[in-house]
Amino acid sequence: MESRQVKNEIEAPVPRRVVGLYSCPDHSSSGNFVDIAACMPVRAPTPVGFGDVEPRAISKMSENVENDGDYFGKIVVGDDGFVLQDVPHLTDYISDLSTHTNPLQHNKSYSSVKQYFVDPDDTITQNIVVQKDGPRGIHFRRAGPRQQVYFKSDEVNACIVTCGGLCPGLNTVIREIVCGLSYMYNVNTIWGIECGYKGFYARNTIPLTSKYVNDIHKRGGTILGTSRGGHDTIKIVDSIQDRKINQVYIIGGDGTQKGASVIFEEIRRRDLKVSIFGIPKTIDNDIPVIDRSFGFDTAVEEAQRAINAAHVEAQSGENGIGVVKLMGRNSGYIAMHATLASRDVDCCLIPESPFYLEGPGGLFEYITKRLRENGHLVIVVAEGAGQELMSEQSINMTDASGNNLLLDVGMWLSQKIKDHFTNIRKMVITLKYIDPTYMIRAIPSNASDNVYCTLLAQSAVHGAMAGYTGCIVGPVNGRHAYIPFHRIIDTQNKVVITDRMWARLLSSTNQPSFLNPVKKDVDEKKVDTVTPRLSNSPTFNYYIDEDVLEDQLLQ
Ligand SMILES: Nc1ncnc2c1ncn2[C@@H]1O[C@H](COP(=O)(O)OP(=O)(O)O)[C@@H](O)[C@H]1O
Ligand SMILES: O=P(O)(O)OC[C@H]1O[C@](O)(COP(=O)(O)O)[C@@H](O)[C@@H]1O
Ligand SMILES: [Mg+2]
Repeated sequence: MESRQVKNEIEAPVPRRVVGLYSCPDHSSSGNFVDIAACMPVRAPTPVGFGDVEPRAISKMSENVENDGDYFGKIVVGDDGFVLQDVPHLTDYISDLSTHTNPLQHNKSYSSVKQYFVDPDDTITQNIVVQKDGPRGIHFRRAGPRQQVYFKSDEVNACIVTCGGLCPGLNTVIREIVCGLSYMYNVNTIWGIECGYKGFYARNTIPLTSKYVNDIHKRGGTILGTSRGGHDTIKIVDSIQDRKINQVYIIGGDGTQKGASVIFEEIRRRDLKVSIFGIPKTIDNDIPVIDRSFGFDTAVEEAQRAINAAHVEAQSGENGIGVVKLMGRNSGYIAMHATLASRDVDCCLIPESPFYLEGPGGLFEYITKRLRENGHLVIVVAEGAGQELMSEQSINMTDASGNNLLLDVGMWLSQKIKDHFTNIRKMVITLKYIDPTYMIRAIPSNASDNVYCTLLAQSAVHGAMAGYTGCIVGPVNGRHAYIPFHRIIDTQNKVVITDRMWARLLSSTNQPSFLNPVKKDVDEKKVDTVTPRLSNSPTFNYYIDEDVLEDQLLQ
């Protein structure tokens, strides 16, 4: 297939406004670039053509925004408040790259699809609700196959790595990247990096073929292994360079994508023709911008089994109370959705909504009311909830990636409820505590997540083949988009307790909002009476300080 170069085919028109934090009032034009500030170096020229495709407004308007060598993305401003937060492209820093006709054109499964290739002008809007006279707002580049690709099939030397905690669907994403590269782009050189980021420099690689990955989506976990910590940018990029890898698919959560972002920076600094693509993974659904993360749906579904069990136990016991802990370090999405789905839950506690135990409007008052009305109740608690109540001195312990280790709120809460009702109120209660967290995380993805994982993997493969880099892929309002790293690593997606969804939950459970504590329930001097074990530390024992507990009971 004849290749053609797309070097500066079309001069960008006049420089336009640049929006965002990095704008400079005194920007000057430099070829196809707008030099945002005098201090910001301008690198190689940006080609604005798209092979045989007629270049359109978006490609003409792309502007690189840099500061002291750090890459902040390409921002394009159009009419009526249109803003495109574009993603990097290999041609941003490498000139003279050849393009090739996308092999999908000759693929018997795909060639019959009308308008199979994504129009280079297509963007996905971030805000789907707009007002008649409002600005068009932020957009992202639409994901999908391009007519021209920047890699020949036999030139591709791809690798896949999985990092961070487990999540249902990891194996499906691995499978579909391998099959996507192989079936759609005839790529046969794909490597698995073992054991997360450290595997780049501390482990051997595994050759991945469509045959090898054929059944892996039926298994939980990740066939590649995963780890926390061990991110060493220089060693990782040295390994990529030494192994002549030119497409890197990085499956992981917020920490992983921060790591991917610095890998991309280093790749770019070395002017390597290597496409870095992130596939967002988080069971907690804490990655912003995208609609939801893979595995979340599976987790919510699996959580129903634990909630059902808790409900059965609670219904059958005298003053039965079921407590279920679900994952959610900083974001209570699994707990919120599992509660809404179940309808058997009487109270859902999440990190975003601080709660208190004693006094009017507190949890104990609500439990008393529900036991009186209904004879039983179910509480769902996200693992990150109530951390501030449990210990007056912060534990200041982190995992190898730097994530704060959490105290076990489920154990603590169960003990507090038992203490209050059995010892203080002298009531008979039957409390069962269920912690299904790792069981939920370990299962394979459900049908809907499997389809979603397939789309994510294929969108990443199309993007890398088309030369895009330095970004993640994910659905934004139902359509898959390429989103620059910086948009997803600076913030976390959290439940907004002033939104309608949380109000729906409050209305379905009828639980207190805990917004106006009349009396602070936890006496600061006594918060340590029950010291819960660290969730992630098997050696830390749960104990009750008998003397302090006795003092408390005598009051
Ligand atoms: N700020 C960071 N910069 C570079 N690498 C990071 C950063 N945060 C985490 N990582 C690396 O990303 C990997 C996974 O991070 P972690 O927080 O454990 O999981 P997740 O990606 O699921 O959030 C680890 O190998 C860790 O070293
Ligand atoms: O015990 P581990 O492996 O550190 O994982 C615990 C954490 O992993 C998660 O499931 C997901 O976290 P990440 O997405 O950051 O990996 C959290 O909900 C939980 O706190
Ligand atoms: Mg994380």
